Amino acid sequence: MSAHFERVALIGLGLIGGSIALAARRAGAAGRIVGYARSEQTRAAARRLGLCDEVAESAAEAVAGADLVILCVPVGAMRAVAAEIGPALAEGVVVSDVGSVKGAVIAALEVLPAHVHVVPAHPLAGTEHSGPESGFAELFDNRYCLVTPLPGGDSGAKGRLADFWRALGANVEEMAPERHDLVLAVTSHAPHLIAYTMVGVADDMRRVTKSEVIKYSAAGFRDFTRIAASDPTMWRDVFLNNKAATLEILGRFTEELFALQRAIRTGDGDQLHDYFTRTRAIRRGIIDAGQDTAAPDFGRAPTRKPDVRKPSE
Ligand SMILES: NC(=O)c1ccc[n+]([C@@H]2O[C@H](COP(=O)([O-])OP(=O)(O)OC[C@H]3O[C@@H](n4cnc5c(N)ncnc54)[C@H](O)[C@@H]3O)[C@@H](O)[C@H]2O)c1
Ligand SMILES: O=C(O)C(=O)C[C@]1(C(=O)O)C=C[C@@H](O)C=C1
Repeated sequence: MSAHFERVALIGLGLIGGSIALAARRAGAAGRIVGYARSEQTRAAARRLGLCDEVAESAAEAVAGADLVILCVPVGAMRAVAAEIGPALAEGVVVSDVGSVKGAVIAALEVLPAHVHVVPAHPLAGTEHSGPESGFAELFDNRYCLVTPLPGGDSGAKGRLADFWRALGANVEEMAPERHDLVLAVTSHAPHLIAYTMVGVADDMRRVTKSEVIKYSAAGFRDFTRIAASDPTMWRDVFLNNKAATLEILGRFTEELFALQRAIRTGDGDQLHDYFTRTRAIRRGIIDAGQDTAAPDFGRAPTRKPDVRKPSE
């Protein structure tokens, strides 16, 4: 199979950058893969692991002559990295990113020169691990990758990036950036904050946690601790850059929580039962639609498409 891009530059060689390198190699989707990460330690690890064909000593060196550049750094670092690589980018290069937030990243990428094609994207795949050792080639298999194209953007560049992600195993779909940020606030950002909070609450209960919480933790709490082990820098940046949507969802969450809290206090068993019946049906609907059952597979593309409703419905 011929490569989709001749020279792919990955800025950031952690879980996502490392996995892209490995998946692209598996697929033969890149002629040559050049990587760069800010820390000397990460660059040394990437070399030791053989993640890329070449690990550059600067971001500008990595992107020179590339026909695809993917920014795989925390959302809060996108603007500085884009400003740094701008002068070194070739005419017509496709510049993309994998940031978990799209509106703020698109604004950050405005510092890029006009002669490049910007095509923002977000693979809905990850784990709680970070750093170069955590990457693996199968991460994107049968996962969604959402592309959030810019108005008036180059359709050829968008198509080439979509084909690249398909070669890496992903199912590519398009979404408007604002809708992306609202949907992800519900399905990823708020749940992470809730997990962080739940584990924080347990930790505050030192009397209990010291001796007993870990020992007797059941599957539900363990799932929370997995999510709450996710990278602090990445998640700080997600919340600071998707403020409006996250606050909107957390506001709704708090209202529902208070309603359930009241039902418990007043002994309203019917309300609790009705609520849990509704949420159980949602889970069963996902499974019926062909989505895998295990929690980490939640972002996998279903084998049979569910009914996808528009925001107004
Ligand atoms: N972890 C996930 O589950 C997941 C899933 C999808 C998308 N994302 C997004 O992917 C991006 C990377 O996340 P990750 O999980 O790979 O993180 P990571 O911590 O594993 O890797 C981040 C990499 O960026 C490098 N870096 C940080 N600041 C930099 C800078 N200023 N210049 C150059 N390199 C810099 C780090 O050295 C590291 O190599 C983030 O934007 C995140 O929102 C993460
Ligand atoms: O599986 C996990 O550990 C993840 O948190 C992955 C996850 C998610 O919330 O689904 C996290 C952030 C992303 O931007 C995309 C995927």
